[in-house]
Amino acid sequence: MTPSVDNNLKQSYQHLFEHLEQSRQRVQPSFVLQEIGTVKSVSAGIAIVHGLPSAGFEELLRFPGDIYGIAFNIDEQEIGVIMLGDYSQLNAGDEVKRTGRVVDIPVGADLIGRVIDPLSRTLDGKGKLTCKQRMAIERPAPEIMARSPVTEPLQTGLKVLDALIPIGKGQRELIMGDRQTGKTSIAIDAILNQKDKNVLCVYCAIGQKSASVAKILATLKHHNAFEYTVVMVTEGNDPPGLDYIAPYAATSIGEYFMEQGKDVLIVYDDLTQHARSYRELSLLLRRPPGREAFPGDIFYLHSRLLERSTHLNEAHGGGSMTALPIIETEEQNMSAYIPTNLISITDGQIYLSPSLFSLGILPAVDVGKSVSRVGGKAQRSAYRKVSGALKLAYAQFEELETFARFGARLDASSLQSIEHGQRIRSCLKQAESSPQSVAAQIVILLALTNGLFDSIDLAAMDSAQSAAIEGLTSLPQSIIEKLEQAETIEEHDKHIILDMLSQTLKPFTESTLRTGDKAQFMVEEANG
Ligand SMILES: Nc1ncnc2c1ncn2[C@@H]1O[C@H](COP(=O)(O)OP(=O)(O)OP(=O)(O)O)[C@@H](O)[C@H]1O
Repeated sequence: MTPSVDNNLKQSYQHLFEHLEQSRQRVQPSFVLQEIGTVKSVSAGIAIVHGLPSAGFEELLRFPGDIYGIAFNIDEQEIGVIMLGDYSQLNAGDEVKRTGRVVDIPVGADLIGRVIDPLSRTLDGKGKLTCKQRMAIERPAPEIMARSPVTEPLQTGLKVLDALIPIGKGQRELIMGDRQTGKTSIAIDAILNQKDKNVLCVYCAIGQKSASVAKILATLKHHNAFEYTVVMVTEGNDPPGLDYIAPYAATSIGEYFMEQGKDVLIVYDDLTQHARSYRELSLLLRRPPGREAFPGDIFYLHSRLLERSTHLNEAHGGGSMTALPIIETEEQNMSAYIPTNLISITDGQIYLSPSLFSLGILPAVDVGKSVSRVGGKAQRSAYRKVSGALKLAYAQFEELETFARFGARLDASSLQSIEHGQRIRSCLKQAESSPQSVAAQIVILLALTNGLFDSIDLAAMDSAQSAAIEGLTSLPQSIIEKLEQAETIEEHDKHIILDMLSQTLKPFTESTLRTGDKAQFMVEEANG
């Protein structure tokens, strides 16, 4: 080997050694202590894990294949984990790691118009979420001193609710009824009515059939409600753990907007399914069952959820979150365990009657069994003026109607009450997905309480109402604006409105039968 080649080789070796020495100095080896648990068993929605002694309550644990679970039962020997993903691929002996965090969800304006699941996976095929901020799904409810009384109405667009069972912003109003009585439709109508009203909506479907969810999404899309709505979905075939976290995750999304001073409407559809999923998980985790096999903390499950909906005071931004939880009753049993719990947690209930539904009186709201405990204070004065008389007349009518079914001959004033009641019922009927503006509602209610519909045939009531609403456009703009605000209507304006209504309704007025005769005829007809 020549001396020059030898030198070159020497230099190369020197470079290599220097480089290795620099690299060695850069690397500072240290030990990272990591707890690794092992799966002991996996059953329906639950995994039992060994060997994570420091895991905290409700900590998120990671399983192979990026499947997550919540540490729910912590004891010295093992952890009971609620699975949030497809656990069918897991085996006994698989590794489980801690994440050091609880379940959280991305929040931000990007969520508006999106359909996601509680783990923030998008279901609408519109790509990933780009929200930067994340919020834990379980958060403490706002403190008492941060809250304000309910003072603003939340218009649902349904006459029967806005006039008789008003809901205020920040209120929790339960919607309850048997299967297929129109519970979801009421909540969806309330969402549709928030268009251009500066209210953000969150619709949370818990363990629902995919076909029902698809129908709801199509309705929201058709009415452009996605412009201001976030939808969270868990379907019937999702693990019960996902059902369990869904309403909490949806509430965190609502809370994000509420804390920014916005008004939010959140619908939980439905909490019966939520309670059932929680019961399933609790029984699998061998927690002691109580009444109807629900675990002891079932009341706390829903109270800690619904306490998060409130009206914040100005110092906290003045935002609000109005909750419409839905609950399914069985055989019209309002006093079952979960319904009574929710009745006591919420500020009122809208009860939907299957018998009204079968008679085609829709929305099938049973006014006698429904109540709004705080919404009355927030109701606009134009509604308040008519609602008292309306409620009384309707209650009298329902009583007399039952009486009349037995074939009793009634006196003229009772027949008059029945006639009037039938007109009230007809006016409170409303088709699905057709919320009405405040002005339209007030005009109808004014005509009703002033007896202008009483001489119109029941069969012509729908056309008469449409004509009355069309007649609105002939009123002076200043009156229309006042009607939209639903503030007190002065006598002078009231005369103008009633004049317009009398003119518009004249063609529908029927004079062939005297009022009393007509009612008696109808009662007899109903009796067959
Ligand atoms: N105001 C209405 N006018 C006409 N149809 C209505 C009205 N409200 C509800 N419906 C119809 O009644 C049916 C049941 O309504 P909906 O799905 O809202 O009931 P639900 O009580 O939520 O049912 P489920 O128990 O399955 O959750 C639907 O077919 C719906 O289209």
